[in-house]
Amino acid sequence: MTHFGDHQTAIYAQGMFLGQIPAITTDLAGLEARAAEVLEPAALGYVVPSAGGGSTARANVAAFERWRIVPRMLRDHARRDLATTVLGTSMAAPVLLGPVGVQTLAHPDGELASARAATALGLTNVHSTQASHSLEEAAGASGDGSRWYQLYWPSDPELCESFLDRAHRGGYTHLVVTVDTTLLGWRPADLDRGYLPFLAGEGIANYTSDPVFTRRLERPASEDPGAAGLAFASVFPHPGLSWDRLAWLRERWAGPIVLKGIQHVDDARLARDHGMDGIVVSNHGGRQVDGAVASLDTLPAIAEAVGSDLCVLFDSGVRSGPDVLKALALGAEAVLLGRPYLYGLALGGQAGVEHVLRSLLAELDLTLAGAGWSSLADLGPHCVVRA
Ligand SMILES: Cc1cc2nc3c(=O)[nH]c(=O)nc-3n(C[C@H](O)[C@H](O)[C@H](O)COP(=O)(O)O)c2cc1C
Ligand SMILES: O=C(O)C(=O)c1ccccc1
Repeated sequence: MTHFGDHQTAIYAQGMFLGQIPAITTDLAGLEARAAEVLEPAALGYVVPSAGGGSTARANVAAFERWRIVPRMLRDHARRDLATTVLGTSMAAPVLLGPVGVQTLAHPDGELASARAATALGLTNVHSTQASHSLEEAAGASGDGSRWYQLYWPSDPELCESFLDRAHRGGYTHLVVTVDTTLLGWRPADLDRGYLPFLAGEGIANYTSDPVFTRRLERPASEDPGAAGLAFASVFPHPGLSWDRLAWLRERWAGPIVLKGIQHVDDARLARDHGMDGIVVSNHGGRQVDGAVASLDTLPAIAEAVGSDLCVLFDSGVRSGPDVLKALALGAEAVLLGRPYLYGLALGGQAGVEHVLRSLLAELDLTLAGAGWSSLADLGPHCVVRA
């Protein structure tokens, strides 16, 4: 497996310095601006904006500023290794490629490029229900890499069963059930442009490749993508979903189940009490409830309450190596990336995704070393202070 730590960081930084690696940019904070130069307006309008006026998306990033790392000195950190195991899956670093839909908006290779990049680096890709490539195609692209599947639980139970069967047959071992998007949030940028990719037939490959879904269509999706988009729009919303439905899912899926979108301590406890294996503390990158609390601000109390019973993962607002270190120090076992790797995809396909991930992991490694630590196991609340 790829090693991130002492050797890898130095080699990658040296390669960029010598111009052997075409550095798209090493300025991770500047990725969004660079991606904005290459993304089509329609794609840009879908990817970058958040719900409402973007207050939660900004708060997600600002929350990281309020925690500062307190470096320790003269502690041997010559041997470092970022490798970890999350719910039984080995990973070269505590960073997953989070579920992001409609990736062909960023690059024609879409989810295939992300799956390949994840496998090349020994990281785990979470394939979205809302993908532009089907879960079977993405499984092929993953090769011998690990595979997790993100479920948008459709209101049609037969379709849901079909998704689960296909994910299992496709070699996906873990289910990430996104619970914060039973309805799409209020997104003015999408509404003002009058454009939603799925209504144009994009980002619904998992549906149009599904026998249950296609049986309900009058004409093949290739002949009438608009009708397929409308059919999707009728099965996607699921506002009636509630905790008592999880028993059914628990019966139906033998592998680990992770609930994505938890923001309250009591919901974290409910996830545990309903037999879930993990949670992702997340507010969907601020794309759902504008005005919601910054994701990082909810992490310490949730990790404190359930961290010993459940695998606690984190996303929303992670933009750099130091951000990853702060989230781990505050109780996350690993983080999911959203927009940053999508910007890498827009800028350079698979190579762009790999570049963003390698840069972020090199920065994480140097931050770990500079703060005086050698291993992820050393991290905890003692490594940071609230400023
Ligand atoms: C363009 C886009 C599409 C997304 N699609 C999905 C999706 O299909 N399923 C899902 O669970 N989350 C989806 N998310 C949310 C991400 O998984 C993740 O929670 C979020 O991007 C994290 O915030 P960040 O982008 O600020 O890092 C999407 C996010 C973006 C930006
Ligand atoms: O855009 C999103 O954030 C997302 O998760 C989603 C939800 C439904 C359809 C497409 C994407």
